[in-house]
Amino acid sequence: MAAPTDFVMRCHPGIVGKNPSLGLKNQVLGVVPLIGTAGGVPCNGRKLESRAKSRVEAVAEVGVKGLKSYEVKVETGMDAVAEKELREKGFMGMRKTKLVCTIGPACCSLEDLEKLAMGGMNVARLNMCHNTREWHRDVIRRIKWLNLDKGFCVSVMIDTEGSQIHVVDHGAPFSLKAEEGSVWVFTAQKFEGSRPFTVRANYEGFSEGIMVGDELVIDGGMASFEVVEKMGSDLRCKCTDPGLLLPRAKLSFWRDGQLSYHGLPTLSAKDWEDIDFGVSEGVDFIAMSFVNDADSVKNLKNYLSTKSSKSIKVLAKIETSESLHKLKEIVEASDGVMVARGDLGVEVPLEQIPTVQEEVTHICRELNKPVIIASQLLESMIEYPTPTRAEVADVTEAVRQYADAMMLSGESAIGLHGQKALSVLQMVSSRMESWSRVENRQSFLQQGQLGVSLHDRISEEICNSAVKMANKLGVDAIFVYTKHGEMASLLSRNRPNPPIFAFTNDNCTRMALTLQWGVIPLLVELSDDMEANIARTIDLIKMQGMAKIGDCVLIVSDLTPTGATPAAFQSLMVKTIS
Ligand SMILES: Nc1ncnc2c1ncn2[C@@H]1O[C@H](COP(=O)(O)OP(=O)(O)O)[C@@H](O)[C@H]1O
Ligand SMILES: C=C(OP(=O)(O)O)C(=O)O
Ligand SMILES: [K+]
Ligand SMILES: [Mg+2]
Repeated sequence: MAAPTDFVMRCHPGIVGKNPSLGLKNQVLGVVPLIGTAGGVPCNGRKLESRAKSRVEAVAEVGVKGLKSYEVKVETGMDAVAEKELREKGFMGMRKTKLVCTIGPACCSLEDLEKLAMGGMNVARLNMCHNTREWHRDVIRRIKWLNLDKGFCVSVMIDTEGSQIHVVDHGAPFSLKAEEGSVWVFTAQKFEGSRPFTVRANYEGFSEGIMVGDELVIDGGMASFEVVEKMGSDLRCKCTDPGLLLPRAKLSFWRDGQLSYHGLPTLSAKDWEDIDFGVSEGVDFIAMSFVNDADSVKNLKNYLSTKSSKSIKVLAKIETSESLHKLKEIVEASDGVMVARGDLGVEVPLEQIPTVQEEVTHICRELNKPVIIASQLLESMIEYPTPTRAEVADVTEAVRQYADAMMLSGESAIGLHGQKALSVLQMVSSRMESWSRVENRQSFLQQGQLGVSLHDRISEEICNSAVKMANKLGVDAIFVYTKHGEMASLLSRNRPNPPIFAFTNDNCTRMALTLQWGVIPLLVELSDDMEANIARTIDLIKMQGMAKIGDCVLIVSDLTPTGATPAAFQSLMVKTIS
């Protein structure tokens, strides 16, 4: 992994390897900040934590005090939170729907991040629209540190700002009321002090092509104006539908029921800098805002491969009306999708959002790409300690649709009850998932074939059959051994009743699988000897008291011994733990 300059010490494998508590072979997990003094790292007795502590001491021993970060090597099995859940609830009680939390000022301390991780956060999202890169860097490093120190498996996603016309200054720190008939000037020019009824937009060309009589809609309907005069590039607008102007309110222009296209690029110069920042900090996902077509996604993916960061997954955010005409090709081009209902509601009528959500979720499942449902799931909890009944129904619906993940935005970033909001997602998803199983509402999608090559088609058929078998036999868990996560995701696509334990020796695969429905990724050493892999991993689970004699697991593998032909080594078997 590319490491930030200046502060990095690469821990020599020889030095780490000499420590007796470090296990067989160590995996590079990444660069994490050194917090506090080396000896003072808390350790609550978990094996992994004591290992991490030994590592920190090993680093200290070679005299790197004062450095802010170092590279750590560790082999880990299951993450601490999945392990706890398995102990408490058993295989079938494990939550399948993944949870994403937006990190903001209300939850960015080490303590708060730890609480979110303990509460089930699978992915931490950093919205690059807000705050400084230094702030984001600190948060990323805290998360990586917690993963190492506490044995969590929380992935990091950055979310690009993208180009969109929005308010940068309307003369007040909070919201302003626009009264019916009041006249406002919208401008892109900077001005000193405050001018009443004047709103500054972020983009100089915001009024290009706009004509007198066009409608200006604020935040998808918070307030509306009619353009009454063009004064150079400024617009004089009369409020026709009174409402609120928030500090970063989004502006959209309409004529004859059609949105006027502003032609801004999907990725701005700032976005490219943020992407480079994400690459250098070793993030796991980049969520791309305002994707309009597949080419922009392909472009970013190509860029990442030139930077040797192919393992960073690119998620396309569906939030423009244009993208809705090209859904399949966008989904196909990306590694996953976010239904970004916030901005989507600015560009399409609100009543269309539920059907768009269902359609996108369905396409993603068909094409086997993870999908996140985002925005306003528990909006009222930004202020209130309980959700509305309608919000609970919305969350339930996302789980019923078998979305891979649900996301908190302001609820965690600035809300008063972020942890509680996360526990609401947790409880509602567990309840709906178990209801779906008990009622046997499991519907097998009429899935089209994905693979083209014989090898891929065999993998796909093995996974389809494996899930049918697992459900019919009522096995406790599915174990899959996988290098790139392909088989794990093909199993997940069938939404099986038991959890999928995905054993991989590639940390990037492990971090990418955090977003996939029902998959618990584990980082382990894997050899060419499949029997040995199975024996070792069953022992690992058994030794930690997480499985007992008589538990039944269905085993799937796509590991190919070095130098062998792939297709010959795909396998499926059922094993009772003895
Ligand atoms: N890193 C951050 N720093 C400060 N505030 C943030 C940060 N991330 C999110 N927020 C706040 O949380 C709110 C909700 O987050 P989000 O939905 O991601 O952004 P937006 O409202 O811009 O779409 C934002 O409007 C912003 O006020
Ligand atoms: C998730 C979204 O994007 P952002 O919060 O970046 O506007 C959205 O619009 O719903
Ligand atoms: K964003
Ligand atoms: Mg958005």
